[in-house]
Amino acid sequence: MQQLVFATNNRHKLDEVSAKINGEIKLLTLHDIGCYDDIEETGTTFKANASIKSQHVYSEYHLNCFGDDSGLEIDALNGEPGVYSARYAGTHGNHAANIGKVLENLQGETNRKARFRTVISLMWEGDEYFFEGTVEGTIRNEIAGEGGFGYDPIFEPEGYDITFAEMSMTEKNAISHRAKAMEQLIAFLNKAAG
Ligand SMILES: O=c1nc[nH]c2c1ncn2[C@H]1C[C@H](O)[C@@H](COP(=O)(O)OP(=O)(O)OP(=O)(O)O)O1
Ligand SMILES: [Mg+2]
Repeated sequence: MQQLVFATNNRHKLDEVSAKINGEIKLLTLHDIGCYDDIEETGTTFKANASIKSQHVYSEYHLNCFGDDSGLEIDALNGEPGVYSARYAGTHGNHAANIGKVLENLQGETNRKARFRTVISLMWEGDEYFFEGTVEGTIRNEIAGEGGFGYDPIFEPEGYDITFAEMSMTEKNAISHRAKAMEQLIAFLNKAAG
């Protein structure tokens, strides 16, 4: 079976990606390979940061691997928080504060259009490949739901009247930005394996 390292420290991403892969590939985590490095995301695009994550693992361990860089782009905020989604309110991964800042910045704003975007960088047999996925939606005025992570409680995907946080992981995984990018990665690997 093919083995692939997922260069993330986000357990929720790992859960979503594992469910998507559904046992077709043996997924290794950073901890599985003994990598406890703080991989600094110094890029200004999702693509650059996804690449930093996969290149780090590839250069140190020479293993097939991929990284996911993702975030929320809000039209009325000129695409913010974008690549800074994880640290929008200052502290990395403080989702409640990040959501608070978004809602504050959107107060009184009627254009609530937004999208999630994921770029995946795959290092496969020494070459790099990119896969991208987006999902359109709107930003709620208040949080709703307990599931998912990050901005899920304020993101309502187009065509639905619930937030990502009110969906089961299976429902989110059928339509999300990450799911779409992963579907392309899986198709690529199925082809590469013949
Ligand atoms: O499906 C999602 N549902 C809600 N929020 C999301 C999602 N996808 C990305 N986001 C937001 C929150 C996250 O903190 C940030 C990604 O930042 P990003 O650097 O790619 O991920 P991370 O730091 O959490 O994990 P890691 O870099 O180790 O893969 O954007
Ligand atoms: Mg990160």
